Amino acid sequence: MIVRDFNELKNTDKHVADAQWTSTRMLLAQDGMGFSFHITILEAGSEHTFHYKHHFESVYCMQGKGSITDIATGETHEIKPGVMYALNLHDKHILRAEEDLHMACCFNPPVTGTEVHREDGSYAPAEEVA
Ligand SMILES: CC(=O)NCC[C@H](N)C(=O)O
Repeated sequence: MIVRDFNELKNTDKHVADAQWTSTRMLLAQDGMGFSFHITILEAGSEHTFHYKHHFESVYCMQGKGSITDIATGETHEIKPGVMYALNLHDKHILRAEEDLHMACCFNPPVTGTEVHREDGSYAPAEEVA
């Protein structure tokens, strides 16, 4: 069994900070679960374009307020506590935080923790990262 405390991981290398978001990786590829599990906080007022071409991702909003736009359809959906979105089509999207957004995220395949967003908004496919 794996038991981890978000409040302890926040002070380790499992906690990463990027442009106006932070993420604490509760589970990574090396944990062998077949998915990774992240707590991501997106700063109020920030906007992010992501395109996880090589991963499926589902995201659950625990706290905050914002919106997500599906770039392919132009549709925008409200994000608030209780709302989940799943990028089942590897959907390119824009995420906007009106308030700090606290999100619980799962990636399949799992990320290793070394990925950085590439210019196209993606993370490298699993076979390209150690
Ligand atoms: C909200 C969202 O898409 N989070 C993705 C995870 C985060 N970028 C990370 O790398 O941990």
